Amino acid sequence: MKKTVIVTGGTSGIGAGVAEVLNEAGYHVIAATVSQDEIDRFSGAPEIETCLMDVTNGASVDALFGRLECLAGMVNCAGILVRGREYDIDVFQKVLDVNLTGTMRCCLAAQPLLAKSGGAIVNTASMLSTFGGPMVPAYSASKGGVAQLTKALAGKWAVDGIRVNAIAPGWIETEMTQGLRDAPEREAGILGRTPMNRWGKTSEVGALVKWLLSDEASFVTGAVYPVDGGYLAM
Ligand SMILES: NC(=O)c1ccc[n+]([C@@H]2O[C@H](COP(=O)([O-])OP(=O)(O)OC[C@H]3O[C@@H](n4cnc5c(N)ncnc54)[C@H](O)[C@@H]3O)[C@@H](O)[C@H]2O)c1
Ligand SMILES: O=C(O)C(=O)C[C@H](O)[C@H](O)CO
Repeated sequence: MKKTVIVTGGTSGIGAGVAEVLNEAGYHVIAATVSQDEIDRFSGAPEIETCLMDVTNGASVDALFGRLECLAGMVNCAGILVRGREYDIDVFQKVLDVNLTGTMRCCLAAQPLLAKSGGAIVNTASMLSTFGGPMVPAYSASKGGVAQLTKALAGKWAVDGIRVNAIAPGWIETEMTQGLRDAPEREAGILGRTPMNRWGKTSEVGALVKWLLSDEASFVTGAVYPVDGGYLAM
C-alpha cells in the first residue's frame, strides 16, 4: 500500500512541484489548497488527490485529518506574501495566520497520525527566515517563526519518532516571485547575488523534501536546509 503524504499549497508553485516529485516516488499525495480555482486548473499527475482546506480554519483542517487512518508525511507549503502592504496590521496578522499559525495547526493535526507511523514533517521556511525583507515584514517574521517552530517541534516530538525539518528555498520560479521577474532591477539584484545565477525550479525543492521524508534522513531532525543556488552563503 502507498504511503500517504499531505502537501499544503500542493496545487501551485513549490507545493505542486513537491507533490509531483513525491507522487513519482510512489507516495499517495493529497494536495491541499484554499483555492477551488487552483484545483480546477491543476494539471499535475492524475494520481495526485486534490482537496480544499484552509490552514487558518481549524474545522477545515480537522475535516481532512479526521478522515485519515495513516499518514507518513506532512509537508507545509501553504504560504502568502503581500509585498509592500505588510505594514498594515490586519495584513500583518493575516500573513502570520497563514504562514506561521497555519503551519503549527497542521503540525498539531498531523502529530497523532505521524506518531503511529514514525512519519516526518517538512515545513517551508525561506531565505527571509535569516535576513529581513523590508518590503515584507510579516512574511519575514513568519518565516523566522517557521524556522524556530521547526526546531521546537523537533525537540518535543523526537520521543514519538517524528522528525521535523524545514526547507529554506531561495529564489524559486513561481507565481509568488513573478513580480520580481517582472522588475528588471529586482531580478538583476537577485541573480547577481545568487552564485548559480538562475532561478530555482520547484522540482529541485521537491528533491530535497523527498530526501527529508525518506529513511535516508533517519538521523536528521530540527534542521533548516537551504535550497538556494548558494544565495545564503554569500
Ligand atoms: N517562490 C519562492 O521563491 C519561495 C522562496 C522561499 C519560500 N517560499 C515559500 O514556499 C511556499 C510556496 O510558495 P510558492 O512560491 O509556491 O507560492 P504560490 O503562491 O504559488 O503557492 C502558495 C500556495 O499556498 C496556498 N495557500 C495560501 N493560503 C492558504 C490557506 N489559508 N490555506 C491553504 N492553502 C493556502 C495557495 O492556495 C497556494 O497553493 C510558501 O510557504 C512560500 O512562502 C517560496
Ligand atoms: O522578498 C520578496 O518579495 C519575496 O518574494 C520573497 C521570496 O519569495 C522568498 O521567500 C525568498 O526566499
